[in-house]
Amino acid sequence: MIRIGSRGSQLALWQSNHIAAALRANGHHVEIEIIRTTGDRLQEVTFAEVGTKGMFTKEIEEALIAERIDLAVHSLKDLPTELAPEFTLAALPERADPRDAFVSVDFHSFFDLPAGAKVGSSSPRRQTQLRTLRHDLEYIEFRGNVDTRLRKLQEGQAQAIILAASGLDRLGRTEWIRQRFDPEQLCPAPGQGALAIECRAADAATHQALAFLDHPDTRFAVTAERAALNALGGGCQVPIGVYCRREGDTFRIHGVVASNPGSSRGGEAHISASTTGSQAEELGRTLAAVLLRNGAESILFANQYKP
Ligand SMILES: NCc1[nH]cc(CCC(=O)O)c1CC(=O)O
Repeated sequence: MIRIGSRGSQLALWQSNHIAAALRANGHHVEIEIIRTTGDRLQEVTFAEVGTKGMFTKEIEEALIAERIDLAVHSLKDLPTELAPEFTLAALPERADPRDAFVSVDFHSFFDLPAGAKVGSSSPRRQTQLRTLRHDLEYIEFRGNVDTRLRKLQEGQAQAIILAASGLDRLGRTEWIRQRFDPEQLCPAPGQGALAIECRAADAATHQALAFLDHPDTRFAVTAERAALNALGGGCQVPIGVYCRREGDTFRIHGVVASNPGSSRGGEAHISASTTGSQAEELGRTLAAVLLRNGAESILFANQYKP
């Protein structure tokens, strides 16, 4: 029996059920236990601007340590860059679409929006990068789970919203997507579109049961992205986009540190694809150094994010 601990949100349950199905297809018995986290509780009251790092993972990690559950499935981009040594990311399955999606009832693409249109997003990474492309739009806070945001869009609270394509695809809401942004235009969050399966570092049996789900190219790319974020001192409220992908024999990574109003510093780096994990971290750190050299430091300090 393998026990999965899951948050109760629609997306978390979809992700846990997805991994449960893969394990069952390999002959395992699997149960899912729903765990309420501090982050879930805070979101119900008022959205926590001042969320602590790991507020969506603390109770789940406590359940892992207490051996009430054996693994947890996370959206990688919501995980802190550093895990405590008791835990490990036993599998990083093949990444889904990493891009951000433009969602609108009336408009086909971001560049079709009329001046003054309201664009809903509560992500500084998305808001600041989009403002660089279109400073004539009004960017407004937009919160809630995917279906809440789609409802608010339909009610006319905004003319468009920006969400991760992977979340919409997973929840069967693909038909809402009008456009997927080129990562060169709107750089995704580190790890966006990837799932991460966390388990106890000492639990060899679960580790082995999960091994078939690990996807080496995905592991390389997201390890590089998270190393860059870590080197820039990032948490989820820092306006940093980083995206790494394989192109033939090369892994290419690019990133952006954006600021309001609409200035940003970008950079890129690459490395040969005949690689090991430590090279992925090196690639990420190289990108961070390029970004800092290109002027990202002043943006990070202006926002009081200390690299
Ligand atoms: N921060 C919320 C969150 N965490 C993971 C996803 C989508 C799925 C993913 O990135 O893997 C989302 C929604 C969104 O950003 O639109």
